Amino acid sequence: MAFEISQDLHPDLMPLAWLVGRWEGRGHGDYPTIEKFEFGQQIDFTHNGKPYLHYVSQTYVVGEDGTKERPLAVETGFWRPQPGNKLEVILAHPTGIAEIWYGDIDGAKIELQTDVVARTTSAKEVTAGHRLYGLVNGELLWAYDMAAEGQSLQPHLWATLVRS
Ligand code: HEM
Repeated sequence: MAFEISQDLHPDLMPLAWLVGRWEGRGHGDYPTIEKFEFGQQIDFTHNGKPYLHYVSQTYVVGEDGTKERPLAVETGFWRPQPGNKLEVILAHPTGIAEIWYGDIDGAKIELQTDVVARTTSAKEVTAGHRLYGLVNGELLWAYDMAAEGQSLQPHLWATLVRS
């Protein structure tokens, strides 16, 4: 899913340069309305010389021998750094949800919150989200809190990935 025409990194992307590339790892999930679960995850951040990153996250069930057994959630979108280390993100989910996020880039730490969560009529009732991303000892740690199905904002996912 990478851009095919390789270009230099746009200067506006320098604050996000540490994210570019492929990351793979494992995560955990929880929510009051569901059973706890584990997942594998692959994240790709690619660029085409324009001032945004294309982001794709693919998750899957990991078998006991480490194989990718079946897909779980997928999401994709664009990360758009703005002056003053601000960040705009737009994300789309195949579950009928689209979001606009705003946040801050603080070195190797990014904090985002939803401004708008739009849903198709068949989508689950997701109303807000909060995300943290951080580079810690070369590992990409991220966590997602959500408000959904009448529950307050609280953890749904957390994961640790390494460059692959
Ligand atoms: C790493 C990505 C994700 C994984 C692996 C994941 C996994 C899961 C699993 C296994 C469930 C329980 C079974 C099910 O209902 O399908 C679930 C439920 C749910 N997830 Fe996620 N999820 C992910 C991302 C998201 C995101 C980004 C959102 C919101 C935009 C979201 C919203 C929900 C909702 C609303 C439920 C249902 C809660 C309920 O029915 O009460 N998930 N997720």
